[in-house]
Amino acid sequence: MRLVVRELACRRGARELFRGLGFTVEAGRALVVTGPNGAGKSSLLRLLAGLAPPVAGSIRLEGAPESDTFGEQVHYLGHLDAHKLALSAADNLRFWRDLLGRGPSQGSVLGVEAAMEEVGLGGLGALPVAVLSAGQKRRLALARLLVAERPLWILDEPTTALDSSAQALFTALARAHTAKGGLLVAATHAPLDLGPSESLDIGAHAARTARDPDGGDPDGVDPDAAFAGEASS
Ligand SMILES: Nc1ncnc2c1ncn2[C@@H]1O[C@H](COP(=O)(O)OP(=O)(O)OP(=O)(O)O)[C@@H](O)[C@H]1O
Repeated sequence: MRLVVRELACRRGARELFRGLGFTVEAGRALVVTGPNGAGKSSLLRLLAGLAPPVAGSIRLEGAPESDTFGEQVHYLGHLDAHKLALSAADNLRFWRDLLGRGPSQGSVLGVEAAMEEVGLGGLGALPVAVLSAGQKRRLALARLLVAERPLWILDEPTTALDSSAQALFTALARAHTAKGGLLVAATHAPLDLGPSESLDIGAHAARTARDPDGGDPDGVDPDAAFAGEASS
């Protein structure tokens, strides 16, 4: 399976954020999206998650089962955790499991209690989410990734509000996901060591295409030229 993005363009309001954006994320690898505030990282992730249509270009998940829609292949965690504050932590997770899961036959998913233990929230399941700390809410959002199996994780600043142990936990979860053939795209301002990965500086890409009004990256042929570099481990 691989995520293939070609000639993607995005406009928010009157402003074009980027165009001519192309990259590929192979199974077992991560793409780390960086760039200054307002560069368009969240906007790109929303396009990849199918939450907004691109102005131009294509987004394909090659090799995915034809029986599943694109949306059924994706876990998306945005800036906001989208918890129901009045419900308990465990009930929130049950909601997401029921919404995102595809039945009891899923291979490596955890149950609600086990997922909460995994993210360090063991014993807090009965608490309303409203009383959880910011970091605990983020941990609960990460637990969503564990209760339903989806090959493509799209994560917007996943380590926001996480302490150092939770950041390490996130890194381990992300690496385990790619190690078993999953794909991951994460926007971040913090360094993330996600194992086999590429990086994309979306601000630099926009600057290049602004200098070259005919569009595309400087060499004009390599759709993967948006990658700012590669760090494998
Ligand atoms: N609904 C909207 N209408 C108009 N402009 C928008 C809308 N949503 C976002 N924008 C603008 O699009 C630009 C890109 O926003 P985006 O959230 O994608 O940036 P970002 O790179 O994720 O930034 P940050 O690092 O601050 O999270 C910003 O200038 C923002 O103000």
